[in-house]
This record gives sequence, structure tokens and C-alpha cells, in this order.
Amino acid sequence: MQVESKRLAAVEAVKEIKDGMVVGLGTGSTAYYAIVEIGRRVAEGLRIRAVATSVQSEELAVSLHIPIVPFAEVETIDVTIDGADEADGALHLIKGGGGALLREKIVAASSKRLIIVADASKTVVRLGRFPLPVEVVPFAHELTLRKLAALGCEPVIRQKDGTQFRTDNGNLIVDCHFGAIHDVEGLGLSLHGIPGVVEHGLFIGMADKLIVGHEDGSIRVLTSTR
Ligand SMILES: O=C[C@H](O)[C@H](O)[C@H](O)COP(=O)(O)O
Repeated sequence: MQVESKRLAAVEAVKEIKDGMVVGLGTGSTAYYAIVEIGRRVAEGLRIRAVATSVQSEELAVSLHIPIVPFAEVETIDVTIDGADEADGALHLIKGGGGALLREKIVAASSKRLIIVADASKTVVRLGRFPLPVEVVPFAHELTLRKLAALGCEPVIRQKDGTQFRTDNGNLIVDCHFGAIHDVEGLGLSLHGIPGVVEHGLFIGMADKLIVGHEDGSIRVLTSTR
């Protein structure tokens, strides 16, 4: 069961959290299990402070009595545990399936370590089967979409409940169907060159560790060589 694989990976990652740490809380159905496990350990006496990558994760953390601190009080984040939509052998990622990629990237960029937790379906040889989420400002988004299409993808504005999905930041998510991505760094640079693009879901060279849970109950750990 995928659910059990996700939980296995998440529980394994949470073992790395120690007293006194500042912890980044990821977003999504796998990060959910990490937050629940952190809540369990906090109830047992673990002393940490946390920051969240989405309103949803913050609400979950608060409900579990995990101390959330304002970003202004945080210099660096010791470790962030987050999920991913795809991860390749170099630990490059596609994230943003839940629409939280911007806050996730901001938090990851200020984290000493980024641990990704996933079930085995997320590991790929080459990124791109999962459409790349791109956060776009609503203003003139039709023009931004044309520039995205010119990069060789089919851009689709994400919908939710029959209306355009909005991120926690009030922006749109455009799911870009590129197919196999052969030059992740080049694509990342091209996306950043488009005015109107706030951020993209390629996390290149950011993850330190990938913990994959398998349906037979085993865990595989990949560590970045960077
Ligand atoms: O925006 C959402 C995040 O990037 C998630 O971490 C990602 O979509 C993976 O989510 P899940 O663990 O639910 O597959």
C-alpha cells in the first residue's frame, strides 16, 4: 500500500530530528506522515521549533501542538522534511503537485539539510513524466503562458472545484507538460527568465537525502554526492 510506504519513509526521516532543532515542515500526503510523527515525538517531550511550507501544514502542526515560530525568529533551519512528485538518481526533484512549491523552495533554500520522503512510485530515471508545476502571477498570465509554451511544453492552468486553483500566495499554478526533461539546469534558468513566473517546481541540487518507502516494508536511502 502506497500509504504505508509513505508513512515508513516519513517515520524514518523524523528519526533525524533532535532536541533544539529548527525543523521545516513540508507539504503533501507524505509530509503529512512526517508532521504526525513529529507531533507524536513532541508529545513525548521532543523540544523543537518549526516553520511550515503551507497553511495546511501549519494548521496540522498547530493541531498537534508542534511549536510554530515566525520566520523573523529563525536564522537557519536545521532540517526540512518534505515530499516530492518525482526524484531522479541525482536527487533532482519535481515538486508542486500540491501547489506549495514557492514556500517549499524558500524554506529548502534556508535549510542546512533537505530530506525528501517518498514512496517508490516517485523515483524516475529522467524527470518530466509528472507535469512541471510553475507558479505564475495572475496579471497577464495569458502572455506568460505563451512564453511557457515557447519553451516546448503544453501549459495547463490548474483547476480546483471548477475554478482556477490559487496558491497560498494568491498565484496560479500552471502545469507544464514537457515530457522527459533532458537539461534540468537549462530549463530552470529559462523559466526564471520569464517575467510573470514566480518560481518553478524543479528543485535542482537542493535535496541532501531521499528516503523511499517500499510496499514490502523496506526502505531505500539515497544520499546526495554534492
Ligand atoms: O506542493 C506540494 C509538494 O511539492 C508536495 O511535497 C509534493 O506534491 C508531493 O506530495 P505527495 O507526498 O502528496 O505526493
